[in-house]
Amino acid sequence: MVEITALHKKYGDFTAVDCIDLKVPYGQVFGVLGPNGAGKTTTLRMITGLLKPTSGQIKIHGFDVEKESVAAKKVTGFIPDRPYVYDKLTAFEYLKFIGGLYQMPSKLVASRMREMLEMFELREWGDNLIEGFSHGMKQRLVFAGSLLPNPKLLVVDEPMVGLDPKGHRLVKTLFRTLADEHGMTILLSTHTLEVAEEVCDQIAIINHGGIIARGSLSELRDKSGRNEGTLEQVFLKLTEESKDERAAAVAERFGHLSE
Ligand SMILES: Nc1ncnc2c1ncn2[C@@H]1O[C@H](COP(=O)(O)OP(=O)(O)OP(=O)(O)O)[C@@H](O)[C@H]1O
Repeated sequence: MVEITALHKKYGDFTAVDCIDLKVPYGQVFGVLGPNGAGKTTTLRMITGLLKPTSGQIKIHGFDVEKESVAAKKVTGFIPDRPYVYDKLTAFEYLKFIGGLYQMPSKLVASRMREMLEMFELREWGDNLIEGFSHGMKQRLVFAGSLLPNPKLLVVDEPMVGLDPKGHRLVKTLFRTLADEHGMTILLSTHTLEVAEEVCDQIAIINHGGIIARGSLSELRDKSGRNEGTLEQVFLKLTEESKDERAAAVAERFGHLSE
């Protein structure tokens, strides 16, 4: 469903994403983990077509994200790490706007938006201006908007930011249901390792722009040399660096600092 080949992204001289190859099948929840600045958001933004790769290819549902960008975007939903919504619209207006962007028939938009508001417990808020919503409500509205067109791929950058414990539970159950019952592929980046541990079928750990390990939690445990332990322990083991490696990474990013 998602096929990434030799993906690179440079910002000036700095390489943020360094030759990522990845295949994710239909119906899988795939987690992308990594320390701050590892290149997760950059990778996800290239997959959604919001950022142009320096080189490499991304295909979604068979569509080339660069050459067939509209077709690829039509089957993709995106939830960014911060909920950008138009404060002066009501929730209904916002969802109608999203339906328009995806060129959905208006009857379908009308039924789907009620379904989505119900699902995200915003049913009574449809006619209210978004400016009166809390951060968590805005985040739930963004979820509703991204699922409105029933995408084949859902890309989620930090899904849990701003959600309360009930929201966490809702989202975790939702991801599994969408993948298991609707065959949707979900690609999520998160620092909440408990979420990755609970919902992801496969996990890739990114560091300095490249994938350093990939597999199920038990496969990652094997790679890290830990037979047991939480994902947090496995993650810390796989991403730990020597002092020299850290210094080299800082020098690569910021240049050599004078003594
Ligand atoms: N527009 C930009 N211009 C220059 N450098 C950038 C830009 N966007 C990101 N970077 C750099 O690219 C690297 C990867 O950033 P990215 O946001 O992809 O990391 P991340 O893994 O999502 O990090 P975090 O977990 O902190 O959100 C970082 O070193 C960052 O400073």
